[in-house]
Amino acid sequence: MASVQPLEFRWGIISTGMIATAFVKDLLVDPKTRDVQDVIHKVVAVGSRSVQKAQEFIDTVAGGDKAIKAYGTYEEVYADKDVDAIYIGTPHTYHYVNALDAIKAGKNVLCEKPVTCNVAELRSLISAAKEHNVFFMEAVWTRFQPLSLEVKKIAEEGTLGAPVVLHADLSGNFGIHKIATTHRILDPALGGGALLDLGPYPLVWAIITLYENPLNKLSNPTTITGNMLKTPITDVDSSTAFTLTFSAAKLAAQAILTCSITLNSPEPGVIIRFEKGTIKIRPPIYCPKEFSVEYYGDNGKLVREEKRVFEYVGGGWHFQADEVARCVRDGKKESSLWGHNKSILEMEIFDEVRRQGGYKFPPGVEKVV
Ligand SMILES: NC(=O)C1=CN([C@@H]2O[C@H](COP(=O)(O)OP(=O)(O)OC[C@H]3O[C@@H](n4cnc5c(N)ncnc54)[C@H](OP(=O)(O)O)[C@@H]3O)[C@@H](O)[C@H]2O)C=CC1
Ligand SMILES: O=C1OC[C@@H](O)[C@H](O)[C@H]1O
Repeated sequence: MASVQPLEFRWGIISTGMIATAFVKDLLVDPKTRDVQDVIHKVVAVGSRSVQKAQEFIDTVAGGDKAIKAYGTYEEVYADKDVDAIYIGTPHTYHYVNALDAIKAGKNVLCEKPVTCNVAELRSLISAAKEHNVFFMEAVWTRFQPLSLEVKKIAEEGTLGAPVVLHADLSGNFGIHKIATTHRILDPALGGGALLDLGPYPLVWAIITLYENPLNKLSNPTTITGNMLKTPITDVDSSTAFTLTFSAAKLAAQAILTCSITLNSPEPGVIIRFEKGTIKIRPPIYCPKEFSVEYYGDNGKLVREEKRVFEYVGGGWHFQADEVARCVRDGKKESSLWGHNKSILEMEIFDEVRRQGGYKFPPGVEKVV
């Protein structure tokens, strides 16, 4: 049988920071190591606010490939005819403007989480993507990892019964008393604080296992509560706790979600309690490698426990890149795994938690309100 040539998918990278580095390193991992035969990724352009930084990034992160173009503005990457999709790795409060510029230039876009500052900005981006007929996705990488796909399968196959309560936490100690107040995790102008940076991860587990559960019929939570503990340093949230309640008439389940920039993550990071068992996922919950499933008998006692371990080459960001390449190849404008509806739900929840927690961006940060 003749082998089919893989699609060579060409990326333009916006920014040269921490996550752009991790993403590009993963793009360069041989897809065959994760059993992907139909796509390969190529970096063709890197845009930075400084052309020297773009070139240094190409030399040190992207393997020094002389064919990769270094640009000193983001706009030049959007305009590059050789680019199939733009990856945006700038701080949260720049996502809207960067993504809008890319979309207006007719480019497909993968944009880091949280996709925007608020749901109004997101709706505006989705309208623009529809108008310009381009693919648009938030980079919720956890949703595409093999462990997440397996947890979802087990959660829905029936043996465990319905999910009832989910606890999830992502925390990371950023040493907030030692870093500059201009660091993106502290600066309100960059969307600093725990909720916007870490909140997407406890939330993604609630979305995968509760919102997506067939019993829920893709209904939004009926109640959202949120509480924020603010740091006096810059008044952003150092810890946030939020809950979601899903309709008693459908799924009848709750999520209790927390995140903090002053602590390390707890063990396990996610606990999903079903009628007849429990799934426990070990941290880090953004790319977990291990989970266990406890099955209970009729008396509620443990009868069996299974552990699963996942391994792959790379950091785990490449799975979302494969999804983007395949969607664009197939003419899709959004992913069926992390589509626009899920980003909208996320931003609606964050807007509500910020409202209840009294978190406001400085004037002018939100471009659409
Ligand atoms: N998916 C994941 O696992 C992760 C996602 N993220 C997300 O990625 C985004 C960036 O985070 P991270 O990479 O840690 O941030 P960094 O500060 O390391 O990098 C951000 C980059 O954005 C560019 N930039 C543009 N405008 C500004 C500005 N005003 N201030 C600072 N940088 C600016 C810079 O690149 P240049 O100078 O080249 O233009 C900079 O290097 C965040 O939204 C975060 O939520 C972060 C970490 C992990
Ligand atoms: O997305 C992320 O995941 C890992 C965290 O350390 C980081 O701050 C965050 O942006």
